[in-house]
Amino acid sequence: MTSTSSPPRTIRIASRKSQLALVQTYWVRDQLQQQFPDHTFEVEMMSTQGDKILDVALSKIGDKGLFTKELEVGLLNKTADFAVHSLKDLPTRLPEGLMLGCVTERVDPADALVVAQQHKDKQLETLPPGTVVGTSSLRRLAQLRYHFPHLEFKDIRGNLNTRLAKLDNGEYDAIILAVAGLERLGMGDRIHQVIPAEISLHAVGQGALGIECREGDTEILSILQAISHPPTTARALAERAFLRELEGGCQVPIGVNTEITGQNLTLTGMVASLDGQRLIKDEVTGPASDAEQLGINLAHQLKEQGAQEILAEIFAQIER
Ligand SMILES: NCc1[nH]cc(CCC(=O)O)c1CC(=O)O
Repeated sequence: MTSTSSPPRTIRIASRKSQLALVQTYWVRDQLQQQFPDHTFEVEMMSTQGDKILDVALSKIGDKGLFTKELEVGLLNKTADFAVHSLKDLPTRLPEGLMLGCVTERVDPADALVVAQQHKDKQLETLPPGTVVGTSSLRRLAQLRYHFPHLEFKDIRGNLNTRLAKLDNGEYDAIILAVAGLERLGMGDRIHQVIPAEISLHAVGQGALGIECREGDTEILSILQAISHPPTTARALAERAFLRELEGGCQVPIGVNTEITGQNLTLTGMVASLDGQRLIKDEVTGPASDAEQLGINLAHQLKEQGAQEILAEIFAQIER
């Protein structure tokens, strides 16, 4: 039992209303309630802009904290004390007055292939030419086009259930989703193949939860320490520094992989063109305690190798 010196109080947790968001938020609440039985943890559900426009192509909107803004307003006006996000949806630059309070232990950050019945005997590598693969992520699109130019890619929108329904009713032969989302929603049995990192590097922060709170709120920060996971935190800091330095958002074809070996962290990163014709990939290794510097270094390495041109082309195409 973690002891707390602060007197019992009610702590309010901001969450989006989606099924995945609530599963994640309730997990955080349950962990903290167990560790701090004298406090009361309440969940405040908030709608975000992103919830209302999920059917609009996100690639046209860019990364402006679409899924986080209303929760952040709630933190700043003290309607809530901290907010639970999929770390992947949390922009790398936070509004003034807010900070990343902690990062929880990551589940598998990989992407998953989910296939229609008639393709159950195949893997990504053996899907026939013209197979229609649904994905809304430019990162997944660019990497899969690079490796499998014979496949056909089609945009897909909506929450997890909507996407699975579109696969099941024949609109797609296969779709790509995050392993983490499927598993958290108890739909891990839909995963047909976990896509290896050699084919698709995952999104920055994928599979981890990021808890955002007010800067300098020492009481909340000390409570959040109870669910912080230091190895995931080091990986997340490296990944987020890499993305920040490239000035990419969640809608830019930037992928990463991180591994911790002893005291060292290895960060692999890639930037790809939307047509999947060019893909620049490299890695850095160094002390995990220098996580952010490693991310910055890798961003510079990729820029020197041509990532700058690819990103400039993409930024010119999408509204930012
Ligand atoms: N972009 C939406 C999103 N944000 C977080 C997850 C779940 C996986 C995670 O926590 O990284 C998903 C779904 C997906 O990418 O398939």
